Parts: sequence; C-alpha cells; structure tokens
Amino acid sequence: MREVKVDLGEKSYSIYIGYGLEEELQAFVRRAGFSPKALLVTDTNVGPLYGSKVKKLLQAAGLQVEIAQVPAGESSKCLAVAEGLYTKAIELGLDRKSPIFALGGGVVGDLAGFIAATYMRGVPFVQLPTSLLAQVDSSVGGKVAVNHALGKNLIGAFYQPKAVFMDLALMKTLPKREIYTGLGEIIKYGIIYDAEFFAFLEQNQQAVLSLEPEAATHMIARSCEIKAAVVSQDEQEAGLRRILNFGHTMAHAIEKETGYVRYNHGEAVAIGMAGAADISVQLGLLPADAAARVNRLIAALHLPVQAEGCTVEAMYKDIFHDKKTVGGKVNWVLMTGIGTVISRNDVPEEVVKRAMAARISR
Ligand SMILES: NC(=O)c1ccc[n+]([C@@H]2O[C@H](COP(=O)([O-])OP(=O)(O)OC[C@H]3O[C@@H](n4cnc5c(N)ncnc54)[C@H](O)[C@@H]3O)[C@@H](O)[C@H]2O)c1
Ligand SMILES: O=C(O)C(=O)C[C@@H](O)[C@H](O)[C@H](O)COP(=O)(O)O
Ligand SMILES: [Zn+2]
Repeated sequence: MREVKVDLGEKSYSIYIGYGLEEELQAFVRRAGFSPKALLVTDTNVGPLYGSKVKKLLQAAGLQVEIAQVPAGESSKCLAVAEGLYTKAIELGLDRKSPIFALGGGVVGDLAGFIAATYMRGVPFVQLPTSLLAQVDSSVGGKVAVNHALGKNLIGAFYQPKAVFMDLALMKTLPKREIYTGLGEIIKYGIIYDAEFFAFLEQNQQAVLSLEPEAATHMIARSCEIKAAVVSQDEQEAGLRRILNFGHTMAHAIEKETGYVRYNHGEAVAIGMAGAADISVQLGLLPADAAARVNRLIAALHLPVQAEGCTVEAMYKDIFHDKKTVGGKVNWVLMTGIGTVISRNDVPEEVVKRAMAARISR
C-alpha cells in the first residue's frame, strides 16, 4: 500500500493506493467520528458491480448506508440530478456529521462532492474512485462541480475529501476506452511537471496500457504525488494550480460543442494538449520536435489529437467562459519544454484560431 499526503493544514488528508484496502477503509471509518447514517453515491455501471460489497464493508465498520445510484455518464453532472440527491439526503435524515461516499468515476466524484460541499453547508466527504481518471486526478484536490448548459464545471466549489481510497483491483472491469481516457490526464502530469515521468510513459507503453500492477501503481502514485504537491501550494487556483488545467481550455470547448457525449473528458484533454503544444510552437516557446513527441505519445496511448463536430468560431467563443479567463483575457497554460509550462494571457486571436483549426478533423 502506498500513501500520498495532501498537505493543507487542518484540511490535510491521505490518499491510499493499493489492491483491496478494505481494512484501511474500515479502520478510517471507525476512527472518523462520523454520524451513523451515510450516503453512498454511485452510478448505474459501478453500483451493480461494487455497490453492495462496499456497503457491507462500511456497515461492518458501524455505518447505516443507503445507496443512491445515478445514471452513468457526464449528463448526471447537473443540477437536476443534484436536486434528487439533496432530496434523498433530507429524507434519510443525514446530519452535519453524516458522511457522503463517492464510489465511481469522476462524474460521481464531482457530483457527490458538490452535494457534500453544499448539503447543510458541508458534510464529510470520502472519495472511493473506480476509474483510472478518477484515481489519478478527479478524486484528489477538492474541485467539485456540476455542468451548466453554457459550460463545463461552471457551478462548483473547492471542497476537500477527508480521505481517498484507490483500490486498483476495481479497475479490472473498466472498459479499455476508459483506461485510455485516464491516460490523457496522466500524460498531462509528465508535460507540466516531470520529464522523467513522460519518458517512463513513452518507454513502457504496453505495461501502461494493460495496467500491469507495477506500472499502474507507479503511474497512479506519481500522478497523485504531483497533483498533491501542486494543490498543497495553491488550493484555490490563484496561480500555480492553473498548470493542472493544461489542455483544458480547448478540451472544455470540445466537450461542450459535442454535447458532452462524443468525446469523454480525457480524450478532449488529449486534443486540447495537442492544441496547447501547437500554440507554444507558434509563439516560439517550444521546439517543434517536443510538440511532435507529445502528439506521438498521445496517439500511442490510443487517444485522439483531432476532434470532429466542432467549429473554430464556436470553440473560440467558448474559451471566454473558461475559469482561467480573467477580465476577458484567457490565461493559457503553454509548454516551454517537456516537463515545464508557463501561463500567458497575451496569445493573439489568430494564433489560437490557427491551432484550433489544426485540431478539427473534417
Ligand atoms: N475534480 C477534478 O479535479 C476533475 C479532474 C479530472 C476530471 N474531472 C471530471 O471527471 C469526469 C470524468 O471522469 P471519468 O473519466 O471517470 O468518467 P465517468 O465517471 O463517466 O466514468 C467513466 C465510465 O466508466 C465507468 N466506470 C467507472 N469505474 C468503473 C469500473 N471500475 N468498472 C467498470 N466501469 C467503471 C463509469 O460508469 C462510466 O461509464 C468529467 O466530468 C471531468 O470533468 C474532474
Ligand atoms: O484539479 C485541477 O485543478 C484541474 O484543473 C484538474 C483537471 O483535470 C480537471 O478536469 C478539472 O475539473 C478542471 O477544472 P476547471 O476548473 O477547469 O473546471
Ligand atoms: Zn481534467
């Protein structure tokens, strides 16, 4: 078992990484001081696979657990589904010390975290991530949100979990495409922070794609270490944390323009990272061969570098709803090498539009 700490003073917590982790989860629950009534939020794919097993584990640790199952998929990250969960929490009589557990991918984690942040102005929240993307990214760092018709994650909060338990064994049922999507965010960590990690991904493609235990444990733990280091220094994205958003300016526009269904998040991030690398080359910040390395790794890990179903004009409008846009200026995270990025808010419109056009396939 590996443990990574997110260091945030009184809000600090541990991420536990390993195969199983039942005893660690139960020991944590027994010492947490929660009220007995708990809500376990999951989705219609993960619930039938793991819901009752986790419910029994939590019950054996002293909780009375109700399962709330939401439809699988990005469309559940919305206020209408949140409303149903608030009703359930009120009807169950959850109080301020009642824990909410998120068992699922990033959709369940972001949604359940948003409920935990807002129900009674905040109740304890525990992440039990089951997808690769959720284990390397969404379950750590406390960004919780739902989408709005006008943009991704626009209604949300920073709300840290009390702990995160990553059971790698749960990923045996994860569809291949969902492994690839998690790899999108994993490549991001190499680009923004750690050239050696980027090279590890280049050199261990088969082990990485098949989640071979040693490679999977390394890439999940390293991703969590990087995210924890960044979040510990800048919890609310005043500056440094923006680097975790590398590739997301275009990604969120692609997700919105394609109705949140055509591309899943990690695929959109892959296309957005290729776009951000392209802008970096156009501005003379990055040698073209480094951008080519990024595109090669993305493609080798079964991710797209171009999107269908978008237009430059629509995407360009969307980026002004990006949360990194301040005073009408988009803060782009751009590459200066593999492993190093900077933020720039002076990228000319024609440079952005040229990069977007190159990311659209017809
Ligand atoms: N809060 C953050 O910091 C953060 C970071 C990155 C992404 N996100 C958000 O996370 C979401 C994407 O997360 P995701 O890729 O996990 O999507 P997801 O939650 O939709 O999960 C992907 C699919 O895999 C299924 N699944 C999950 N675990 C499974 C398992 N063990 N076995 C079988 N099926 C399983 C789910 O039911 C779903 O169909 C997006 O909404 C994105 O915006 C948030
Ligand atoms: O944790 C962060 O900070 C991130 O930016 C991680 C991203 O991978 C994630 O997709 C996040 O939800 C995007 O945040 P947003 O603030 O652009 O909605
Ligand atoms: Zn992301």
